[in-house]
Amino acid sequence: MNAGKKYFVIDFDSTFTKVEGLDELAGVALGNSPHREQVTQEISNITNQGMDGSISFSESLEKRISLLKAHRDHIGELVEKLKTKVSDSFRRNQVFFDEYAPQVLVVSSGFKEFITPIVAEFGIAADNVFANTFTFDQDGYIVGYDHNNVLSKDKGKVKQLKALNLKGDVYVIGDGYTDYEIREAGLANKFYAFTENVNRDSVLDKADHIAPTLEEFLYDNKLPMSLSYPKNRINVLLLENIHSDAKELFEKEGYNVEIIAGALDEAELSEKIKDVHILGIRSKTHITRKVLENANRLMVVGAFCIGTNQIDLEACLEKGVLTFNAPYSNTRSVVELAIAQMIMLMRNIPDVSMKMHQGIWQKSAANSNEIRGKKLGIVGYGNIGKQLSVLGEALGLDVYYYDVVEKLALGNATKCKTIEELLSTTDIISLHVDGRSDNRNIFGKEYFDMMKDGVIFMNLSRGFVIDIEALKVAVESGKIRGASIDVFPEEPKTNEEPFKSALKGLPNTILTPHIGGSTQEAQKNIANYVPTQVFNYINKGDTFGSVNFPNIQLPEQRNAHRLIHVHENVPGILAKINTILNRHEVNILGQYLKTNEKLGYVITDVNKEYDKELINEMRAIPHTIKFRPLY
Ligand SMILES: NC(=O)C1=CN([C@@H]2O[C@H](COP(=O)(O)OP(=O)(O)OC[C@H]3O[C@@H](n4cnc5c(N)ncnc54)[C@H](O)[C@@H]3O)[C@@H](O)[C@H]2O)C=CC1
Ligand SMILES: O=C(O)CCC(=O)C(=O)O
Repeated sequence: MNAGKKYFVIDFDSTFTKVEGLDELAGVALGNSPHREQVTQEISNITNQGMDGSISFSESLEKRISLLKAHRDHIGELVEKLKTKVSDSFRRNQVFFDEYAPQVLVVSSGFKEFITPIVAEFGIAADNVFANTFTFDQDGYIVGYDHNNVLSKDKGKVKQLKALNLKGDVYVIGDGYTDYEIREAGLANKFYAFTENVNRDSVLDKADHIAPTLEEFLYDNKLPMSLSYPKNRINVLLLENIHSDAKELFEKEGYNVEIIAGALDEAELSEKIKDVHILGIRSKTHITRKVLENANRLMVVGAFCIGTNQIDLEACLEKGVLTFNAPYSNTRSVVELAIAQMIMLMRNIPDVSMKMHQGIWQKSAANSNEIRGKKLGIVGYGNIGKQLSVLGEALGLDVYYYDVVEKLALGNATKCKTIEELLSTTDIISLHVDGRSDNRNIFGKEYFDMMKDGVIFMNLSRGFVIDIEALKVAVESGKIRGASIDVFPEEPKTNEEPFKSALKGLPNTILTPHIGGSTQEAQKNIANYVPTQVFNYINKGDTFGSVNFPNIQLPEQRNAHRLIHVHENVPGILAKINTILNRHEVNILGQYLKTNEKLGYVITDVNKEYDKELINEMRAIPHTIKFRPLY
């Protein structure tokens, strides 16, 4: 064999396939036997003892064969079963085997009878399979194995590699101690512990490199692979107590996930963001231009909430960082809290309850009213405002609304032409405007003065919308007879920080710690919604639902490569992309361009493997913000 050549020594059981062949054979052979579970468990335990080095390999093989009551006829069934259990990342990377199968050596302590037909599907010749062989009795039952085969002996893989005397670079990929032994014996350049199916601490400790999937190995060695980047290298940082479903989903996708319970300030986040590809936040983490300066790997910000005012969307755009939010997942929760609060305030419950805690019994109907028939004024008739309108009407409220844009009235709601009209007409006023910067301090003395005396006032939108001092004065004077405030201009970053506000101690005032959307239902919905959006973008280039990128929704292309180009919205970029593709004789199967004011987003599906030069040229197109080959 040639010097300078590369050889890829790959283990079979629990590496090439997700399972151990002998364990599976036991299952097939034992069929419906009442001892099936007990015997397969016993075999599996012995397999593990052999793999982690706690008993010798020959002892493990001997013991397992004696427990197996398998017949030659069972092997066909086993092979069919194993075909469905090839490791996912091996299945994904046929492109590697297409080019390198002659240099792949499957070296296994398993058995050729079931290994050869499985690896043949990947183009690996029988001559490249080094494994044991069974011996059968005259009735076709497996009674043992060929004791002359080096792979049936202790340090069998080492002996096999010595016998092969490979001249070139040797890379070993496997999950077991016996795979590491090849490297220990100096017969391989590197040992990659493969952990897609099993993790063995004794093996991980010894590895030169841990490969959670085959892509990690291929990427590390610059070999052909089906994805442009191994998923296990994608780092996700989730802040602010995001529901655990999100962590699970990201981990299931193969990403690395780090969780931090609270928010981070600018300095902390600027440091932390350096290695992060996907950042999940809620309302308290501010993604500023300064933070983004350090975010050189960042691809996506997922706002696990509705509001995105805490994110500098323009700076994200300039950096090619896509942002998603969860526009509907907590809507209902906010509306339910608003309804509960308006009833509580109409009945003076905050004061009454406080007195009860102090031992004061004050049964009275003074200043206590039903909400039925009262005029509810909704400022901001968006998703929350409209849902509140519907539920409010169902409770007998007479609904009025005001929005800065034209909104269709739901049910019998009355549209107010001006904010003044709404403020001077209604008995209960609830704010549901979005967090645009123009809304800062819009509710101050002037607006409070316009309200009816003894109005109920509620804010579950954004804290900076209100001038807090002016609100305090309005409550103290009795102009506002009850207030509920869920959002504040300054909110603690974590539950450990104290809450400071001029509103503390005001009469008939409910203060809640920004929990309008904090229900199990809403948080679970959000935690499932945002990762799905992220996966659609990372895996398909789909930007549907993004709050800053042009929205494109595309089907996944089979048998094609997808290239993603993000650029400043200047004329002529598409032509430049196509000139490069043309020069490289790459045929375009489909192309989609969408722009917004600032940014152009092009997805191109091509029919040919692209080379590094094409990638470099795409990246070098003037005004390019990001280019990434997807698959
Ligand atoms: N307290 C909490 O835990 C939660 C608070 N929110 C906040 O609630 C607010 C509303 O959410 P959605 O209804 O989902 O948003 P949305 O975007 O569907 O609706 C906002 C509406 O407000 C209107 N608007 C903006 N400025 C206005 C103004 N000055 N006067 C009148 N109308 C104005 C917009 O035209 C839009 O129709 C957002 O600020 C969001 O961040 C959302 C969820 C949970
Ligand atoms: O639950 C949160 O952290 C934020 C809720 C909120 O304000 C939003 O969804 O806009």
